[in-house]
Amino acid sequence: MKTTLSTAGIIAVVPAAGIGSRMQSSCPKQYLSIGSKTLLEHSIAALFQHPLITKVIVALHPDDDHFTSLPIANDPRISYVVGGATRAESVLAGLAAIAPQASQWVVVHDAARPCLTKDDLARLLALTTHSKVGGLLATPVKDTMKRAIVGESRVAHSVERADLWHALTPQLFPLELLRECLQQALYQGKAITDEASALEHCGYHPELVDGRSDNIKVTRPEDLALAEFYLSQKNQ
Ligand SMILES: Nc1ccn([C@@H]2O[C@H](COP(=O)(O)OP(=O)(O)OP(=O)(O)O)[C@@H](O)[C@H]2O)c(=O)n1
Ligand SMILES: C[C@](O)(CO)[C@H](O)COP(=O)(O)O
Repeated sequence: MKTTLSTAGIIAVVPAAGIGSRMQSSCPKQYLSIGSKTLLEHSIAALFQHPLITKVIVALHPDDDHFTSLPIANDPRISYVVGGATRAESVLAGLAAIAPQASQWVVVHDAARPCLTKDDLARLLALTTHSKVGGLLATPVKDTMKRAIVGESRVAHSVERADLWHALTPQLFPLELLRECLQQALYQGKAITDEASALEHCGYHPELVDGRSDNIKVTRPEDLALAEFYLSQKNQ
């Protein structure tokens, strides 16, 4: 049956149970601030830009002692669960908090991607009108890509960059399909770093939705100032 754009609302899961080791910061990177808000708050606010996103479930680290002191902890649209040892387990924990019929579709968005625009989100959500598999925001690779010799800092070979994309978030999938594919990938010990990989592991081909390259994931120290600049441009 053709899926129409849900009017019932779409639930988002925000995996925020990481420790941000590559950021080398004093606190988990999702709690670093740009202006008056943390990266987590910016990333959640970016989701609520679209009226179809009605609820956000945040997956927190078991030892998280930041979230409950944030204003968003009192937002009735936002709830939290305890995440897992991997991103995939954290996302599954978030999905476990969604009743099977509560939403046909689910969006997953990194807590450290604060620069998501409303237009990119809207184009991703438009997949619900025609796709049965869902998809992800992605941006075409712009640089020449190199594969290193394993364990060395020397080039093994260049990677053909035609048809090569950077996967971004949010990623949008049918709720039960994502749940099943994540469970299967985890059961089979498949190491996955995004939700689309779980569907690919199960033989599906998620749609690539061309997104802005300034929808960066704050990962390394130099990324924070860049995200601050992009947010300043977005809010102009
Ligand atoms: N067990 C985990 C690991 C990661 N994440 C979340 O997945 C998102 C993307 O992961 P990444 O950028 O790698 O964050 P960290 O794992 O915190 O960073 P690092 O790899 O540098 O430690 C982040 O919002 C992170 O909080 C999660 O919810 N649960
Ligand atoms: C989901 C993601 O942001 C897509 O590029 C990326 O895979 C997250 O990887 P991380 O190592 O968990 O940051």
